[in-house]
Amino acid sequence: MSQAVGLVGWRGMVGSVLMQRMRDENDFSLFQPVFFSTSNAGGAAPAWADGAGPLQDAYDIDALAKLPIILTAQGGDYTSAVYPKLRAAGWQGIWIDAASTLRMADDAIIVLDPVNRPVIDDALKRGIKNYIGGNCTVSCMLMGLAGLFNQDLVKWMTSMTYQAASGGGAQHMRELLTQFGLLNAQVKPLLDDPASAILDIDRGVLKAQQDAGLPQQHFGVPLGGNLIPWIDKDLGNGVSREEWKAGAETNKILGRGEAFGKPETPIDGLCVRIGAMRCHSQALTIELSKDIPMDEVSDIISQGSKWAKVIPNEREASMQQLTPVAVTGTLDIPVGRLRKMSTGTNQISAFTVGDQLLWGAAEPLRRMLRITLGEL
Ligand SMILES: NC(=O)C1=CN([C@@H]2O[C@H](COP(=O)(O)OP(=O)(O)OC[C@H]3O[C@@H](n4cnc5c(N)ncnc54)[C@H](OP(=O)(O)O)[C@@H]3O)[C@@H](O)[C@H]2O)C=CC1
Ligand SMILES: N[C@@H](CC(=O)OP(=O)(O)O)C(=O)O
Repeated sequence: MSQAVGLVGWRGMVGSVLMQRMRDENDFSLFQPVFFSTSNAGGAAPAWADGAGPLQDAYDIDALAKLPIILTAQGGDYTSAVYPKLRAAGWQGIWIDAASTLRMADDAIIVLDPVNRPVIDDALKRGIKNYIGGNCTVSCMLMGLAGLFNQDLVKWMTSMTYQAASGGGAQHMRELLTQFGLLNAQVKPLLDDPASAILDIDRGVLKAQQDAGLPQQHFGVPLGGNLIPWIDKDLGNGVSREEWKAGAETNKILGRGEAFGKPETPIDGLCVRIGAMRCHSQALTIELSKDIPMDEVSDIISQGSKWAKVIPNEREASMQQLTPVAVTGTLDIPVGRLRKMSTGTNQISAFTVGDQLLWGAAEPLRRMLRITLGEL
């Protein structure tokens, strides 16, 4: 009989995308799923999971400890509450997790196998048991630029991000759309009248945005028609936690830094929330370690992974193919706006877009499960 795998967090936003990908790729033929719930133990497993037993209690350490592999997309609070107890109970299984809680732990690997398969394989050989999905912005960026990083061509990089509402969670996406709807409703009669003055419309929108009654409990301020230049916690040194992850996680994924005996690649930037739905975009400035012609840079990027797609640095191609709307729901990571910058011969620009629920969350976990099962 195939191995049993415990699935926690399967009905959340990340979990739903993960389940759909696993069904699309016929992954459920490879193992016996055991579904857990934090809120509905004893309830029915999802209707599409033929033969799965009732939902088990996701806080039941004994039930979890029976399984050789647990995959969770339940969230950081769940990981903090359950993971230490499970290990303290002597559980020796493989823990695959979407949450950031364990990412930087010495005994955890950040998984992004098209980029760091050797790091993962080495860890499996060494008996490492914790495999954690990376930050969405970092994973999407690396899936686009793997070619440059793996050939050691990035001397340093800045990443200025345009992050979608979904990064906050499902409620944030709903809040954004509610705000857009209310802003539109506020000025609809004026919008419907071609003779109305645009400055009256603008004033009406601003009034609605500044109205304390506009729903904003999740973002804290309006995001519709606005942006928020801070994501995640304030580290107290002028850096947001999301910005810190860019350097810390990228280097760990690539196996660089003190722990690996290799110099780190400096990476820094500003992270900004915008009103896109579920694709994170990033404008990158890259100092290459040597002067390379742009056609070679393009070849290296497109050969870096089968998902990286170089978009010609032209207006029409950029507008049609290098946007969240073009990329949502696909595994493609387009990389465009590639050109030499006027600031230095070795400096180039790039712009990349990725679905933060696919490569940014679900896909690396799905693939790690397959690797663990010896199927990738
Ligand atoms: N959001 C993102 O973009 C990313 C998130 N992650 C990580 O993934 C983890 C989960 O995030 P996310 O999927 O956004 O979290 P969700 O809030 O969508 O889901 C988490 C859990 O909430 C419970 N839940 C309660 N009400 C509902 C409902 N109406 N519909 C569905 N689920 C419900 C479910 O648990 P139960 O079934 O037990 O009740 C579910 O598993 C977090 O650790 C996050 O850091 C990682 C990368 C990106
Ligand atoms: N912080 C990301 C989403 C996320 O869940 O990141 P992490 O997995 O690193 O906590 C965003 O807001 O866009």
